Amino acid sequence: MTEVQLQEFKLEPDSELRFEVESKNEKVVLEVKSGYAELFGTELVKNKPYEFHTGAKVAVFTWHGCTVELRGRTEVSYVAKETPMVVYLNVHAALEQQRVAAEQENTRGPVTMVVGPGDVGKSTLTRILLNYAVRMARRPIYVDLDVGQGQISVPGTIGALLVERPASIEEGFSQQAPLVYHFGHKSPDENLELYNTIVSRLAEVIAERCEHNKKASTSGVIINTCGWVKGAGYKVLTHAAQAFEVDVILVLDNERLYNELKRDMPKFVKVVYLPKSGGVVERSTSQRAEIRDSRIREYFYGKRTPYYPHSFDVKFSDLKIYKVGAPSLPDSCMPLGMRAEEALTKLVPVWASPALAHRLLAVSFSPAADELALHSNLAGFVCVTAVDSERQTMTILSPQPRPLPNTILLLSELQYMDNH
Ligand SMILES: Nc1ncnc2c1ncn2[C@@H]1O[C@H](COP(=O)(O)OP(=O)(O)OP(=O)(O)O)[C@@H](O)[C@H]1O
Repeated sequence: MTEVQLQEFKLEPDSELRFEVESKNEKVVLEVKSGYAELFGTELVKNKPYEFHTGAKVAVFTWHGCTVELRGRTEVSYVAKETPMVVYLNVHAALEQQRVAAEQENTRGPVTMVVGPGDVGKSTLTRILLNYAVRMARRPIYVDLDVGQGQISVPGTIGALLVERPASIEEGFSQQAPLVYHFGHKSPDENLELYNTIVSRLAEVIAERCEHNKKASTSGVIINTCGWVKGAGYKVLTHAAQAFEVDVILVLDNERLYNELKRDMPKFVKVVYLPKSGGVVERSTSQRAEIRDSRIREYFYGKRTPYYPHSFDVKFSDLKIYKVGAPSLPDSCMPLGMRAEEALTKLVPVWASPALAHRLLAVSFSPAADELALHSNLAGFVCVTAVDSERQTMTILSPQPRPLPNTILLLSELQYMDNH
């Protein structure tokens, strides 16, 4: 099944080629030989080779028909005629109408949130809609609230980017000057209070920035969310919808969620049900862990374009490390006037110890070690690669040379083994 080395596919209009690269250390090269095709909304250049590596799950879609060549071993490769792309294009057209109206009336463009359970293609639809918008010369804002994947920075963060060009086929959206906030866990349920606090903060900062950037403001915002949609997860979604004052909610493949949102959202919010693509691939817990790990590796070492991180020693005494969230106590045990939930957004000092080995530390821009640190955009991340208790130092991997831009660091639960 996996022996095919060179495959050619003729795609009819409105169909897509789906393939997956599974074998270890495998590389598959894709080339469009004739016609026009796109990959999750980014146009492919004819006769240009694009490389895909182990773990890639890809769809090459064509509106007008094309011929495509694949070189290398693909576990799965087939052409699908049934795709929801026309429906997604219609969504884009409706958002575009709202952007035109916003331009004419000098108001804000559509704020759209994509929701649905795990593995329904939320990130993919977000990418398609952003790409279509930017191909129409818009400058939309991409917001990622999915702390499990952390596509804008590393897992355990939420963030936003101004999208100025379509996503690169191999490297995704350009990550220049993102807004990033620290959460430190893989799922919002680890600290709901903190999650809601940083979501509100991100929404506030974006609203402020839009006041000074008319182009971004009329282009609107597209928000990707976590796949946690039941119970407290649903409350997290409705809180985000409120914080961002969303106009449109796109619900992928879940009628219950669609009906709940229709019932609970104010009337001016358009809740739209969309089918998921049959091509979206389910991922196991271990595959998700691998994706998180490779996302962190890419943060330090780059994807196609290599980065060269720095490794250096720092003295424990030169750093102030904190974790967010004191253990929650019943209200009756809290200091006077403080709610139990407030403890969840308090900074607690962490002593440097060998337990920090392999942990990620967020480098804050905050001047003070108080709640401001939670409300500040992050400078970036470093990873502790070794701890020397005798010398009272630790070795860190950092995207930038020393010195660190700030000595206030926030501890993340995420780990990374640097065996580069
Ligand atoms: N039409 C398609 N054909 C083939 N693969 C696809 C297609 N659409 C999406 N995929 C792949 O399926 C996987 C899951 O898609 P995606 O990440 O968009 O889902 P999600 O709902 O955002 O997942 P999560 O629950 O992690 O948030 C990705 O690897 C993506 O590349």
